Amino acid sequence: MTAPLTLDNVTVAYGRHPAVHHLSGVFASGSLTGIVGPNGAGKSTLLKAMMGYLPLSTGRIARTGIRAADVAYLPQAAEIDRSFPITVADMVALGAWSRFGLFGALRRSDAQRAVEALASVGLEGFERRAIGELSAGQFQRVLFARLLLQDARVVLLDEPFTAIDARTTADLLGIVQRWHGEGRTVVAVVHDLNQVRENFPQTLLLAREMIAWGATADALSAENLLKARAMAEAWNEDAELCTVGDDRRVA
Ligand SMILES: Nc1ncnc2c1ncn2[C@@H]1O[C@H](COP(=O)(O)OP(=O)(O)OP(=O)(O)O)[C@@H](O)[C@H]1O
Repeated sequence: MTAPLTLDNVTVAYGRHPAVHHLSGVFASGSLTGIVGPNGAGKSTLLKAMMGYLPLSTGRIARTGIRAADVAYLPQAAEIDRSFPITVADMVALGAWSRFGLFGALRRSDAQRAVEALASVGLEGFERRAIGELSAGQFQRVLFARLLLQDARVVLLDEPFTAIDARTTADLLGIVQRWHGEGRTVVAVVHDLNQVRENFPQTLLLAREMIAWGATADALSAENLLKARAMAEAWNEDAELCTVGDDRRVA
């Protein structure tokens, strides 16, 4: 099976402090993976590095058979500025930017798809509302509608169900399952272990270093979870980047 994203000895550091340490592995084509780990484990950092937003200190992230535009990313809600004066419809239509270009006009078919995407996340009739007026759950639905329009082969989600009620979570998990059924590769940072066990066949358990990566039941064994917790408790925030390897490539 091909792997659209391959990590080879990936280290990502802020200054000289490593947040992700010598991580290697593959996200197989069509896989649905939960990334799990304690606070500060490097989960968000890893997604940003996979998007090419952060430089690597060591190693390489290879994309195979996909272009940069084939990877969609949902940042943590806290990282999105909602004071920007934009309507729900325009926010969703932005998902099609890779087709119409930064300065191009939105095609009628994309505008129609934006309306359909909003309907499929349960927000029919919200098109003219300003994004700043929405509840956290409604806004997360809008962001999923934007991802639907983006139609990417690989979808990276950072804590998509945090601070979201049970019904919205169930609806958005339904969309994640739909993407999985369509053969897309989906990776999501998730804190709720039960959500991961019930919905994600693959898990990467991260504590700066990889603790486990594989079938969820194996990765989330009691022994691995204890190991992740012990590593988090032993973290020294002042530890410097180790000197293993100095190969710095992003493909
Ligand atoms: N912009 C930044 N500048 C400096 N250090 C950062 C920055 N962003 C994150 N870090 C540090 O990198 C480490 C990993 O952070 P990251 O946000 O990737 O963890 P996480 O696993 O996503 O945590 P959480 O579960 O709390 O969201 C932490 O020690 C954090 O303080």
